[in-house]
Amino acid sequence: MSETTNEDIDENKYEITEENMNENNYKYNINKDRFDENENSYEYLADNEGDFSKYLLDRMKQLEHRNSRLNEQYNQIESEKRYVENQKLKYEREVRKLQAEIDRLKSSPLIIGTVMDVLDNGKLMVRSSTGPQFMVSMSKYLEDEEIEPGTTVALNQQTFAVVDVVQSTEEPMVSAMEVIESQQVDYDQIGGLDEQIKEIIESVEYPLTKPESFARIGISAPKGILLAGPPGTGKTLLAKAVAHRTDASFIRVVGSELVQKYIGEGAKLVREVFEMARKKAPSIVFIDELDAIAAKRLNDTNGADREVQRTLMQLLAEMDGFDERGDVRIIAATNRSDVLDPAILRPGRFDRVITVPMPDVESRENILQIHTRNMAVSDNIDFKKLANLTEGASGADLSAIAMEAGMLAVRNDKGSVETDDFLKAVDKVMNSGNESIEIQPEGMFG
Ligand SMILES: Nc1ncnc2c1ncn2[C@@H]1O[C@H](COP(=O)(O)OP(=O)(O)OP(=O)(O)O)[C@@H](O)[C@H]1O
Repeated sequence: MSETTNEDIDENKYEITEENMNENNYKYNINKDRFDENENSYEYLADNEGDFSKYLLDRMKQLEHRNSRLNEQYNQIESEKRYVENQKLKYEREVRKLQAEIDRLKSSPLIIGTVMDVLDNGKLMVRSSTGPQFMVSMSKYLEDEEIEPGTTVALNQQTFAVVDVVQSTEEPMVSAMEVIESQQVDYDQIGGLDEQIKEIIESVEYPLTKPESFARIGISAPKGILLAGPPGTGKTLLAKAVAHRTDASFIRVVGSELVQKYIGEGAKLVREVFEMARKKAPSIVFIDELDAIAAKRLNDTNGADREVQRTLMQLLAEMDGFDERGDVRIIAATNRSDVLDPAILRPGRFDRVITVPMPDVESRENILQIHTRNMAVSDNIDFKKLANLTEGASGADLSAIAMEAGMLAVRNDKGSVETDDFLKAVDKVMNSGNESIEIQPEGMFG
């Protein structure tokens, strides 16, 4: 602030010099013989007091004005300072974040593995996603309770020590099997499959919950249950619900993943799935897309077919060596029961086939009601008529319709889901992929 401001220039005119006093029209009387070098002014004489007080008042006003201007400037600079300090903190944070990101990118990748066993000496047996099994130690920053057979973990590339736990996801992206300790699905969340539920209770639930009854009567429960039916009809739901009822661990593997994603590993994975099932018993092994590993054998077998066959042989071997009265149950699902190798359906293997059909009109109504149970739905929705409009829809489609109708209501900020939301949702889901056919609400709903 070394520049001369207007204020400074103005201020000069108040210095008590002859020139200034003249210019400001003050009457003055000064002793021209007494010039004070320090004050840069002549001594003034007492008879000019009136004018001089006026001059002082002006001068005071001027200084007050200047003072308030300087105060304003001070406040402004203070707030600029605070802003700059904030900016500095923000950029420092940003730098730290980028530094951490650089460190992360520079660090070597971790290997994904699955814990096979927790040993008494505190070490772990893990199978890395690249194949081999290792006995390793784990980071002391991990809680013991987090680690158990089946947990997906991240391994250090050099030492293979367990450094992190990978949270399991609904669809297994990093592990071949999905292990869920306790299921939340119950039979009342399954619409229109009463007969199938009854069968599954008899063939899977009772052998797990009342094994003594089977022993007393001297019969053995079916070893494997095959749920056959079109996609999205509730096969997985049935398996999950029975796992919930029996408090069994639910171990899910997907046939196509066994042979496509883990090439060369299929047979070994099957062995490990059953190993895990025994360890976690009571448990239910659910093999989805069984047809991917158990289709009829073709004559000319290429490498991929041989891989599928090895996987299937291992599955059959596991089933054959299985105790029927044990507390591990196997449920498989397929959309293509017509292509299955008959060997898989022989007694002692998947010898009980439960057909899961597409829902009829009554079931569709039931399923829609189940999926809207926890939604705020307007009172006048006619589910029967909605069921009539959804001929050919699977349970998964009906669930999508309920979800879509809910989304529409949210999008339009409504208090509850109304008939027109359902109609639009039906239209969208039923015609997805086709040209949209407008469904007229008139006459459909009263
Ligand atoms: N009968 C049903 N009752 C209630 N909901 C159902 C029913 N069938 C399917 N659904 C809904 O559709 C979703 C998918 O169903 P599910 O995974 O059980 O089908 P799936 O028969 O196993 O299909 P896929 O053969 O494609 O694996 C379920 O999560 C559920 O929301």
